[in-house]
Amino acid sequence: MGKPKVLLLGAIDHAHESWNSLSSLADLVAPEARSRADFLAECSAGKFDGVVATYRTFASVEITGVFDAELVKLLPESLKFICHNGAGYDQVDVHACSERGIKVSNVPTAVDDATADVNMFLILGALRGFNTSMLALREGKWRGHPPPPLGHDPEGKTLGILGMGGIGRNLKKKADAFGMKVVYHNRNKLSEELAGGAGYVSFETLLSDSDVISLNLPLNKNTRHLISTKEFEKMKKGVVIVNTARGAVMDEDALVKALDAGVVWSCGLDVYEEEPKVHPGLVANPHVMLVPHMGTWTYETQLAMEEWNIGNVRAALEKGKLNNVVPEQAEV
Ligand SMILES: O=CC(=O)O
Repeated sequence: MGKPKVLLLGAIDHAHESWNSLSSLADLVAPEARSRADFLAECSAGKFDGVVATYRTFASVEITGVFDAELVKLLPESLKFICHNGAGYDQVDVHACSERGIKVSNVPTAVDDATADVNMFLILGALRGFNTSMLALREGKWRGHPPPPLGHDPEGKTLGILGMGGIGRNLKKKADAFGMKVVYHNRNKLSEELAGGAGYVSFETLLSDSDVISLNLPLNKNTRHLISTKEFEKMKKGVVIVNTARGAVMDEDALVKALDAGVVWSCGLDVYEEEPKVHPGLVANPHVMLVPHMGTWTYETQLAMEEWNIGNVRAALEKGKLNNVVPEQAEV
């Protein structure tokens, strides 16, 4: 019997040595396809037969499209493991994978620090309203004419973290240093130790009591548009909203309306509903902080993420199991 194969979807940018070391265990293959249609055709033609694990990147969606039921059905019989290089795995239909007996892993933990840093940067930038004057300076207008409204201090403000996973908990620690009072809502209340002093509140209370709301929850069918018109109506007038999770957990149209109505004072976004498209109402609003999905965009974090994901491919080859599986499959 020949060596098993590993399919690389996307690129290894940093952890070359670790990746190359897998070649003693498996043949490392890649698609020729540059489009979803061609990728599906390669799958159907049996090009990837013998592949047991795939390493996929977030950006590889530009070639294969999402790993939905249609695509998962065409993956080779031999494929048992999908290792996704990212914390958020909404590009992969985990249910379709489970039905075919395919285990899916993501990259938790390694992303936490860098993403929470961007989260804090967006909170500070949105509270202080820095964007307008940063734009004005580059246009030779110093702070702008008239100057922007005074910003707000984080000290003493209530930060409501929606989704208290690794990133939410990391953010909590950072927000402590800025004197914010942190509350959170999560599907499950955390132990005192994990909550680190953050108070557990209901979803409704988080909406109504927070000065700053941070979205740190995964995108799935239960969380799509979790924040929309009805939720904005429950928030404090002048609230600041920050999102480093996934754009579609918030209804962007409703956000733009809430900004225009002054219900939301400002927002800080790293993620958008239809990346790389950004809602024109956001682009046109100089007051908001917009970053093009750069939560994990540091050398250290990108390297750590690749190493983690390669570790999962290695575990699949050596032990026939992944080091971590996504929560939906934890009991499967
Ligand atoms: O968006 C980044 C990630 O999911 O890791």
